[in-house]
Amino acid sequence: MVKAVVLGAAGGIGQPLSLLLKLNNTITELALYDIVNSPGVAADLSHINTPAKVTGYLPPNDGLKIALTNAHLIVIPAGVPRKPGMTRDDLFKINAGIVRDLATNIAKYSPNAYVLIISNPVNSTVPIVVEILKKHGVFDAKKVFGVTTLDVVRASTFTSSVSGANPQEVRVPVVGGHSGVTIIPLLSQIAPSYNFSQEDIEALTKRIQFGGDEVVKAKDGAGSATLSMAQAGARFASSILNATVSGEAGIIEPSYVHLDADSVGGDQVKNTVDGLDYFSSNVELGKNGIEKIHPLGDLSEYEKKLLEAAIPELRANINKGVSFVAESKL
Ligand SMILES: NC(=O)c1ccc[n+]([C@@H]2O[C@H](COP(=O)([O-])OP(=O)(O)OC[C@H]3O[C@@H](n4cnc5c(N)ncnc54)[C@H](O)[C@@H]3O)[C@@H](O)[C@H]2O)c1
Ligand SMILES: O=C(O)C[C@H](O)C(=O)O
Repeated sequence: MVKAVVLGAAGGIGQPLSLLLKLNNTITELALYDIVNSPGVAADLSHINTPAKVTGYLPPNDGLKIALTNAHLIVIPAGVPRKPGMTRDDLFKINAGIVRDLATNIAKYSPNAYVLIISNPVNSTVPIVVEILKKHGVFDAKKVFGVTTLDVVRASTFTSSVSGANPQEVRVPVVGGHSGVTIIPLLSQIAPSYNFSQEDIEALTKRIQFGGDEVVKAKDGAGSATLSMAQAGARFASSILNATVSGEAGIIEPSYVHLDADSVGGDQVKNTVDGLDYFSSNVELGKNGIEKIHPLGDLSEYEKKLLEAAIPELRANINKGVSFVAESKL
């Protein structure tokens, strides 16, 4: 049995993400949880003729507990999205508590699951989940992931519009965090390799760092990226399933993870990022989750400056998440 759970399944991301997960034949059970409308979404998706049995849950009658029990993989897009003029950090006030409470239930009812966090601000919500799992004594650094795949997807698309490459074949490591200047595209490491002019590098970097704002502005108050995020989230979930269920070796995806897993190479990245406990880097997946956190590799002078600018903001975002849990009455 391979059970996948979506927390926040009735939302702008949750619905298309649940659809894409329903189309993933590795999943045999898909549990959809939200505080509203999840039974309707589940009934709708359940008519699709793929293997996953779909169930929907609301808070009453132990809905969250039942949804989470025996989960292999949990994806969390629960929480409010940005409106024009807001930063992701502005979402902390509401989303931190939502993510903390969901993580508490994960610790109780599905402590062995792979947890994929989409809810913003990712730079802080991932530390919140980790701190909660630690408090319950069930934290496994190989199993908790901040989903930054949308930055990687955008990097492939935006660079291809300049290079003329096929965007589906382009890979750009995007490291750091998931907000503005903490998003660091390593264009010097693009594959297949391409020599962008410095002017193009600066314009592309800015566009990748602030790609989310383009969508927030275009949606004009109706939220942020949902469809591209659903695709990115389903791609990352599928990579986790291919590695942990199907046993495929050598899958590498950037993800925002805890770096203290010395056994998986986190220390090497930690040393290059001034001791931060969390950072997104190329993560190699294996049958138990993170197999190895790859070092950042050679950075150009420009990328070194981007890294320098990202570190203080990331540190503040991480500390905010950690303090929030420390100060929460649990
Ligand atoms: N990581 C990324 O790259 C990325 C990309 C896009 C959006 N996001 C973030 O994802 C989050 C969701 O965005 P959206 O557009 O789907 O928002 P949305 O408002 O459309 O959907 C959020 C859903 O969460 C549900 N929800 C709220 N509290 C809940 C709780 N306690 N338990 C379960 N469900 C709960 C709501 O009912 C709603 O259905 C936002 O925080 C947004 O910033 C992250
Ligand atoms: O921009 C946002 O607030 C949503 C998301 O983080 C994104 O990058 O699209």
